[in-house]
Amino acid sequence: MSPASPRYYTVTWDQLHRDSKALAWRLVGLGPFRGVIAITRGGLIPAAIVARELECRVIETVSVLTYEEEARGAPRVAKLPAAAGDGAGWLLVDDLVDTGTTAKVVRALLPKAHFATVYAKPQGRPLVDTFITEVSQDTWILFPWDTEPQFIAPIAKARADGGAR
Ligand SMILES: O=P(O)(O)OC[C@H]1O[C@H](OP(=O)(O)OP(=O)(O)O)[C@H](O)[C@@H]1O
Ligand code: HPA
Ligand SMILES: [Mg+2]
Repeated sequence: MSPASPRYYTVTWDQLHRDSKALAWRLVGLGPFRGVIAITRGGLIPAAIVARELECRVIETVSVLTYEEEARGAPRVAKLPAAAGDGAGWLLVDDLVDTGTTAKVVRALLPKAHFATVYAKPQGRPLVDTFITEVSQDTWILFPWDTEPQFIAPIAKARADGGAR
C-alpha cells in the first residue's frame, strides 16, 4: 500500500485480545503444536495470547523487517528461530499479512509451519493458513502499540472553525 493511506482501521487492545482469542479457537483443533514462532515484532502479542490459550509454553521468534512506519522496503531477516527446523509441527504467528512480502520470506524459511495471522488483506491472504478478519487492501491497520488516545474537538467547534468532515 502507498505511504499516504486513504483509510485507517483502528484496533484497540480489547479488540486485539478478542480477535487473537478467536484465532486460538480456530487453531486449537489443529494442534498440538511443538511450539509457537512469533514473527517479531508485530506477531509478539498475538503469539503470546494464542500460546496462552493453546497452553503452549515453547516460544521462538523470527525477525523480518519490511516496513519503516507505512513505507515498505526490501524484507530483511534480522533473526532466525533457534530450533524450529523446517517448521514441521510449529505454529507461526503474525499480526497481519498485507502484501505477503514478509510471509513469503518466512514461508521459505519454515515451509512446513502452520501460518496464522489475526488480520489479512486480499493480496497476502493466499499465503496464510488461518486468519480471523479480512480488511481491504487500501486500509492501514492501526495497532494499539502504534497509537494513543488524544483530544478531538467537538463536532460543532470543528464546523465553526470551517473544518469540513
Ligand atoms: O505482508 P507484508 O506487506 O509484508 O506486511 C506485513 C508485515 O508488516 C509488518 O511488519 P513490519 O515489517 O512493519 O515490522 P514489525 O512487525 O517489526 O513492526 C507486520 O507486522 C507484518 O509482519
Ligand atoms: O496495515 C498495516 N498496519 C500496520 N502495519 C502494517 N504492516 C504492513 N501493513 C500494515
Ligand atoms: Mg511484522
